[in-house]
Amino acid sequence: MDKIEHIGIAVKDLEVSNSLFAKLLGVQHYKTEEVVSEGVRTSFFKSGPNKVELLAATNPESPIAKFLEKKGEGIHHIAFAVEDIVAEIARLKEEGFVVLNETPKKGADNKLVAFLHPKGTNGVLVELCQEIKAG
Ligand SMILES: CC[C@H](C(=O)O)C(=O)SCCNC(=O)CCNC(=O)[C@H](O)C(C)(C)COP(=O)(O)OP(=O)(O)OC[C@H]1O[C@@H](n2cnc3c(N)ncnc32)[C@H](O)[C@@H]1OP(=O)(O)O
Ligand SMILES: [Co+2]
Repeated sequence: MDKIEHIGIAVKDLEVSNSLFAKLLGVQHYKTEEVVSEGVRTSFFKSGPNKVELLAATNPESPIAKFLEKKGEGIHHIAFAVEDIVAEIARLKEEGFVVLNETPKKGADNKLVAFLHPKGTNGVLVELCQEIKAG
């Protein structure tokens, strides 16, 4: 696992939270992106070395919708950058972590992603992110 790639925050209204985080961080979001497969609309902020991902649900089945229902707005996951997501999934499985999708899937912001079940990580949803290299 390399650096923290982003912190994911579940929000009810992406536009409202975009302006709140723009005030907080002193920068505008640099992109919004829908990930249909995850039922989310995301927006990304970069402030210094930090990246924040705001996530709003696009349908009631979305993991974000369920999270908001249960816990309300707040930190949803921590994403770590990894060099080789396939190798990292194998290593983490070996270590006994529950990998929710053993085949990496396309995430937002040009990444391949996988998630670990929070029950096995002290209640923190962990995301692995590998940059999709051009070429
Ligand atoms: C990929 C695009 C983007 C990116 O960065 O590229 C994203 O980050 S998309 C983010 C949204 N997608 C996901 O979160 C996918 C992985 N998540 C899941 O598969 C589910 O949300 C899962 C398995 C974590 C929970 O789903 P489930 O249907 O089991 O929901 P429950 O409410 O029954 O939860 C079971 C249990 O887990 C606790 N829980 C749920 N979500 C979280 C969370 N984000 N952090 C910590 N804990 C969480 C929930 O409270 C339940 O615990 P319990 O003690 O039983 O109440
Ligand atoms: Co994420």
